[in-house]
Amino acid sequence: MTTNSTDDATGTDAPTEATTDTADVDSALVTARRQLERAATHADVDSGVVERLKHPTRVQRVSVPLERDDGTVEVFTGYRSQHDDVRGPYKGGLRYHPHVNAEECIGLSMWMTWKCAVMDLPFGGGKGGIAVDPKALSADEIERLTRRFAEELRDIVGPTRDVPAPDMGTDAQTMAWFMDAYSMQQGETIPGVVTGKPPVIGGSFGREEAPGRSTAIITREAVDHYGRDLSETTVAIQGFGSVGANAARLLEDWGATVVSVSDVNGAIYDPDGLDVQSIPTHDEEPEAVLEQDAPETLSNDEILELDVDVLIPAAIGNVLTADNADDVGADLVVEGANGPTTFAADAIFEERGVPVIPDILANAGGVTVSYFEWLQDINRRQWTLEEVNDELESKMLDAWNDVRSEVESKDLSWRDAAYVVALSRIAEAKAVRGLWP
Ligand SMILES: NC(=O)C1=CN([C@@H]2O[C@H](COP(=O)(O)OP(=O)(O)OC[C@H]3O[C@@H](n4cnc5c(N)ncnc54)[C@H](OP(=O)(O)O)[C@@H]3O)[C@@H](O)[C@H]2O)C=CC1
Ligand SMILES: O=C(O)CCC(=O)C(=O)O
Repeated sequence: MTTNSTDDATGTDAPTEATTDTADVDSALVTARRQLERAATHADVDSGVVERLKHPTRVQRVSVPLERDDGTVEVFTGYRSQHDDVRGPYKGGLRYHPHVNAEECIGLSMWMTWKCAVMDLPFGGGKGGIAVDPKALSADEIERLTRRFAEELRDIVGPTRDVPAPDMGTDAQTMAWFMDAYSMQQGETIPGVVTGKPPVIGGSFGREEAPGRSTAIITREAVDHYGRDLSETTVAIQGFGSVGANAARLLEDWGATVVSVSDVNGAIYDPDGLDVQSIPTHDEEPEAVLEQDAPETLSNDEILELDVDVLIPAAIGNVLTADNADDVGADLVVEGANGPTTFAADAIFEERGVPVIPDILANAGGVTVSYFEWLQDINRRQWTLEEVNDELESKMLDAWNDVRSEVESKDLSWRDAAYVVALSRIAEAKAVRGLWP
C-alpha cells in the first residue's frame, strides 16, 4: 500500500537535515528563510512577494515500498518540494540520504529557485529525495526503489512541469531508471522528464562534471578578484563526489595546489599538494580517500580549519557553524555543497572579512548543464563536450559579473548580492505575469 499526501509546506517530520551532528544548526528551510529576509532588505522587491517566497507551492510526500532482495518489504518515505515556477518548470535534484525530510527539501528547493534565477535559466526551484541510505541497498534494490518513486511522482513531474536531476546519493543511472519508468507509464520515450541521464539516452556530455567545473570556474574568478594567482593558491576540499572531485581535478589542472580532500570517513593532507587525479571519486569508488598514500590524515572537522587560501565545502550542509567559523583558516570560502554555511557562521565570516561565495552561484554549473540537456532533449540534438563546456564557461562568467557588480556597487556580501540578482528577476517575472499572490 502506498500513501500519497500533499503536506502543508512548512510541515516537518524530522528535526534536522543532512548535516553534521552539531546540535545548534538550523534546518535548510530556516536558513533559507533567514537569508531571504536579510537579502530582501537590499532589493527593491514587494514585501508580499518576499512573504510568498518563504513558502513552497506544494510538497508531495509519498511512501515508496521496496521488496528487498531477501523478499522482505520495507517502506521508505520520499518527497518532492516545488517551490516557485514563475520563471519556468520546477527544477532540482533528487537526494538519497538517510536524513532527507520535508523541511530539508523545502529549503533546498528555495535555493534552486534562486540558483536558476541567478543563472538566468527559464526554470523555478524544486528538490526531493528519499530518506534512505543507498549504500545499504543493492543496485537491483535501488533500481526498484527509483522506479517506484517515479511512479509515485508521475502526476507532478514532466518536461514542462518539474524536471528532477541527480544530487547526493543519486547519479546518471538513477536518472536513467527514473526516465524509463516515467516513459513506460506515459507510453512514449520522454527523455526531458529528468536531466543528468547517460548521454546514450539523451543525457548531456559534461553534466556529471558540471557542478565541480562551475565551482572551479568561480574559485578561479574569485581568486583573481582578490588579487591572487591560482598557481600560488592552496585549496582544501571536503567531499570527493560529483562536486568536490571534479572541482579538485580542474583546479589542479589550472595550477592550484590541492593540499587536502576528504570523503565521509575523513581527509588526507599533504602540504606540498596531493595528486588528486589519481584519487578515485565517490562515483568511481566510494570511501577510497583514506586508502591513498599521504603524509597526514585528518578528520572532517579538521579539514575545515586548515590554514589554506581557499576552502571548498563540497559534501553536506551546515558544516560551517558558529562553533567553528572563528577557527576556519582559509582566506576565502567557495560553497560547492548546498547550504554548508549556517546563518550565524555567515555573520562571523563577514566580521572576520572572509568572503563566502554562495552555493547558488558557485555550484550552479550542474543545473546550467541540466538546462543545456533539456534543450538538447527538446531539439533531439546532441551538443559536443566542447560546446557544453564553452557555453557553461560563458554562463558562469555572465552570472559572476552580474553578482560581482552588485557586490561592488552596493557593498554587499557575495550571498546578499546573488540573492539581489535572483530576487529582482523573480519579482519582475511575477509583476509582468500579474501573478498575485
Ligand atoms: N550532483 C549535483 O549535480 C549537485 C550537487 N550539489 C551539492 O553538492 C553536495 C555534494 O553532492 P555530490 O557531489 O553530488 O554528492 P556525491 O554523492 O557525488 O558525493 C558526496 C561526497 O561527500 C562525501 N560525504 C558524504 N557524507 C559526508 C560527511 N558527513 N562528511 C564529509 N563528507 C561526506 C562522500 O563520501 P563517500 O564517497 O565516502 O561516500 C562523497 O565523497 C551536496 O550538497 C549536493 O546537494 C550541488 C549542485 C549540483
Ligand atoms: O541539475 C539540476 O537540475 C539540479 C542540480 C541540483 O540539485 C543543485 O544544483 O543543487
